[in-house]
Amino acid sequence: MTNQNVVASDEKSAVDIRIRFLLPKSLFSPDGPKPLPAPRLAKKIETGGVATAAAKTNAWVNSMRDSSPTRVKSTCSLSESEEKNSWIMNHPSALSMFEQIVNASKGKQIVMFLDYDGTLSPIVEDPDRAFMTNEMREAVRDVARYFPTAIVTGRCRDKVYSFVKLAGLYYAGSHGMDIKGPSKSRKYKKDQQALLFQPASKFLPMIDEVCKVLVEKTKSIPGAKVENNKFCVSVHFRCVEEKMWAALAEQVRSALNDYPQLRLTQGRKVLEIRPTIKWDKGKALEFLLESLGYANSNDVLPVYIGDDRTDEDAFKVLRNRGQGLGILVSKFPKETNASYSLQEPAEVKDFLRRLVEWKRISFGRACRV
Ligand SMILES: O=P(O)(O)OC[C@H]1O[C@H](O[C@H]2O[C@H](CO)[C@@H](O)[C@H](O)[C@H]2O)[C@H](O)[C@@H](O)[C@@H]1O
Repeated sequence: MTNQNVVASDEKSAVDIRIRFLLPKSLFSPDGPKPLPAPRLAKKIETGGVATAAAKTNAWVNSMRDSSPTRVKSTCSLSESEEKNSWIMNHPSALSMFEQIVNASKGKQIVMFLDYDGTLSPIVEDPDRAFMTNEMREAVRDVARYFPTAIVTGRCRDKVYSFVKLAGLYYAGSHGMDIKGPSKSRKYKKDQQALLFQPASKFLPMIDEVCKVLVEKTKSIPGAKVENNKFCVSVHFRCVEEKMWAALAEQVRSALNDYPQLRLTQGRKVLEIRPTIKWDKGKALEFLLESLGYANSNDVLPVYIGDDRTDEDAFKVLRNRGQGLGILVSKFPKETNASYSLQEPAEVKDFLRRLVEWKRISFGRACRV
């Protein structure tokens, strides 16, 4: 994987102008936030091709090292703080741009899409203990009272529900391959039936099988953890010593050799195995908008908040639609298709609370008129 400068050189003059006005490029569009040109994103790990097994494993290990970088490595002469400032100019804080964001939503229905790990809950060593705080739960519950809200996660849907514990939301588990609508979703659409969509259902036995194979193959690697996410599998290496990463990658690679219908992607210190179908968090976002009746509508403002590589698929969809806001949760500059940023889950909670407060005030005003 190659790391790029956070601000491409051909964008520098535009950046200077935005510095003068202290406004993000995304707000220069009359329709509100508009996509930035797509940055050069990290290459996906290829599982096919003619590379030798060793070369493939090596490539995987390099990609594992680059995963979840603390910052984009610089190839230009800017200092770290200058780079960070430039990045913030291009991806300003959604909190400091709050007024502009809600102005862009005037006359539109906000639909909220929230990733779970690293967005609603902090990243922790044990994936089974990634709990969200009660304050965050209240913020999400309140947001869902005003806006259709979906949790979009790589996790198994039941597992994420056991963390979020809120009815009345849409849940898209397994990177969007397992979508369920609220059982009483009449709130937003009168005749709406409960929604269930599982585009990868035929892969269920295969995923179960490969999961067992992976548990067996990785059990000699201390710290490795295999998580069955129903339509995909996570192999965690957060607690694996770096000197063992090659051995882990080799085990996963050899397991995948027998499953050409599965592919590998990567998240934060995790290798993810999923079906080769063209479905991801971006497709899930489009599907949910369509289910809510906003397929070709200009009256909607989808807001997607996420922290991970897999959330980039959703940010990209918003960019391509020229509609909505992608908000990346990160303390560090990263290549992203998102337009805005928040530093950590605590800021996500503040943003959700402000949205609720703004909605309550504007709703109160509307009632008084
Ligand atoms: O789409 P998400 O909701 O962000 O889920 C992506 C993966 O999140 C979890 O793993 C990550 O969080 C763990 C807990 O903080 C952390 O230990 C791990 O290193 C991270 O990769 C989850 O366990 C995975 O199954 C999800 O695919």
